[in-house]
Amino acid sequence: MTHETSHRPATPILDRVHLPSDLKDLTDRELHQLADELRAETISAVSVTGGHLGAGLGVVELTVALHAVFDTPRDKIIWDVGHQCYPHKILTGRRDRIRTLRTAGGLSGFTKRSESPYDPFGAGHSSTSISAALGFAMARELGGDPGDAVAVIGDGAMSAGMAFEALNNAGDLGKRLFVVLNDNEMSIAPPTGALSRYLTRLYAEGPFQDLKAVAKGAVGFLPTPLQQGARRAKEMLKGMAVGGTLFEELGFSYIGPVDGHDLDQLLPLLRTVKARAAGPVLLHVVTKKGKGYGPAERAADKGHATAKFDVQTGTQAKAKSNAPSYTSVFARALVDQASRDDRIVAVTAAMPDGTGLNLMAERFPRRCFDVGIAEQHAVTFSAGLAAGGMKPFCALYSTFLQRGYDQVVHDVAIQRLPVRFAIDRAGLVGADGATHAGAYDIAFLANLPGMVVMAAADEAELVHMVATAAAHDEGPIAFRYPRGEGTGVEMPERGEVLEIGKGRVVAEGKRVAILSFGTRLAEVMRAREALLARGVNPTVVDARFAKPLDRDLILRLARTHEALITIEEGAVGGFGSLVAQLLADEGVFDGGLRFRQMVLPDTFIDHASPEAMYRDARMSAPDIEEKVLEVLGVALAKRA
Ligand SMILES: Cc1ncc(C[n+]2csc(CCOP(=O)(O)OP(=O)(O)O)c2C)c(N)n1
Ligand SMILES: CC(=O)[C@@H](O)[C@H](O)COP(=O)(O)O
Ligand SMILES: [Mg+2]
Repeated sequence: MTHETSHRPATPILDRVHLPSDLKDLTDRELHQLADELRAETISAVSVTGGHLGAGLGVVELTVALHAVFDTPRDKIIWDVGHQCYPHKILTGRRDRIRTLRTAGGLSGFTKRSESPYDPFGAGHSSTSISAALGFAMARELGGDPGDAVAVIGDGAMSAGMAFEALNNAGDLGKRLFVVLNDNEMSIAPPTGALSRYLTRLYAEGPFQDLKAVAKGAVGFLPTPLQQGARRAKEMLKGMAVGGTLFEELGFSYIGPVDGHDLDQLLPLLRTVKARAAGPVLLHVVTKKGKGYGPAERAADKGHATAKFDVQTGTQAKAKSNAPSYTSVFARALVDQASRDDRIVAVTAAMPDGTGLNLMAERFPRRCFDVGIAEQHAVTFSAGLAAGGMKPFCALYSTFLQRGYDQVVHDVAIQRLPVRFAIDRAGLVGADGATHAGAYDIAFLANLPGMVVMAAADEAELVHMVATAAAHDEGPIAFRYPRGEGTGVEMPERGEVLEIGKGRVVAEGKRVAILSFGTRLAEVMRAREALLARGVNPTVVDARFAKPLDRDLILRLARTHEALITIEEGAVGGFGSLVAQLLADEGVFDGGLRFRQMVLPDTFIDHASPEAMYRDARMSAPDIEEKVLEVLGVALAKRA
């Protein structure tokens, strides 16, 4: 019989952490181990769900340190964008559901107030955290919720106007507030802009700053030098650029740069500033996006977003596809137009890959601008380019265009400037959920005088719409298309310029006409097949334009059919509402026309697959079929 020594592995520390309060019992050494386990758990979870990986891996140590030092949920940690919050979710009572991230009924991929008291402020769009944290800080000062407010904002998000509006206000108000600038020298793509260069200079020069600079700033926070953490902090502060930074000029105490992966630096620093800060403090931490997972660290996007993957190899699951993505169709069509017209320029707000403009940047680098996360500026910059005689394509996701709405109205539409808005991710987007749904652009653009609003029914239509936009010099024009792949239709050699305000009849039928605006057309055609089998033959129209409407076509259909149904991938107030107004104005309803609108429901739809979301929104083929039968008064056998 052999004598065996039992080497039972110690219980992972993560298993003992159910809530952040459990971190208070851990030694600093144990916190190191916890960070390692948290990183492994994050990688494992995202390998199963897909999602935002790189940003979370970059803030593992920061997450541990913040939760170890601050007292959440009394203290509020506000993660900017929220795409880096998976480690935070694991530490705040959601580990048991972490493998449901971004799936139907599962955890959101962002922070969400309704999900946890540890998510004091929801996000998804960037650069809101400092404003929100300042709101919490001032609420506290005025007798509202107690506790500290800590905004954690990335270098990419820091480039947005909103972040500076908040710094400006916070520096003036002068109240205790913490901003952690998580500088990983990455946005989704490599960051652009002068601010990014400034931050890089700060930490390139930081280690060589001398003590006299320190004396001006954060050294004032230090407790008595006999306290061990403070001594460590003081040593570190010697090497930091604490005086004379932009942030100091704005009224913040600046501390940094500090290695955001070194808990031996982070913990004492945070403890010290928490104990001593009286006003606004900006802590500049330098991290690596994708830290600790080779495939992410090596990837061009540092693992920003990933499909499910094999942890050992990093190989991502790829869905098979027979059709190109709308984004790539747009990008190729734009490059084609740009190759024949050197006044065509393109603008993206930090989404060169997401909008496909990387292709334009490769072919025509001088005519393609990545302005950083700055949608408002992107719109007005495009307006200026148009006023200066260029033909700008301002390519934004529908959801991010929301941030530039006043600029669309005030700088573009009122001046009738020919900015071409290429609106990607129109409609429901899936796993990113409600914050990223492209639900409102039809309504908020089509109500603007002089704005032309188109939606592509398929990828061939998109090519024509790019050509139409390129040719349209009379005023602003927008065309929208969804996330994901096209339908696999035959592609035209070259885009044709469409007649403004004219739709196309796809199938002539009788009794009921379905007016489709955008890519629901495929579902409409599926519904038509089912209806034909029931002996109902609907007319199907691809409206192409929500503004101007094809009045002649719509009125003809209304007068020759018993019923008319509109369908669009947008909220109420868009295409269907405009058609309703036309019909009402022309007295068509007086003649007894039956009319229905199929729009997104008046709710914010949570993350799921796009197909499931449209099913829940009752906008799939069976719903269209049902709507047609209902409006015609035909009894429908109950749906399976
Ligand atoms: C208003 C807005 N525009 C664009 C985006 C898309 N977006 C999400 S994360 C991101 C990059 C953020 O970079 P950074 O703040 O440095 O965070 P990191 O991913 O590097 O941690 C971008 C452009 C967004 N979420 N919100
Ligand atoms: C967090 C964020 O806003 C982006 O990363 C977004 O998730 C990108 O979405 P797409 O995958 O549609 O480009
Ligand atoms: Mg970054």
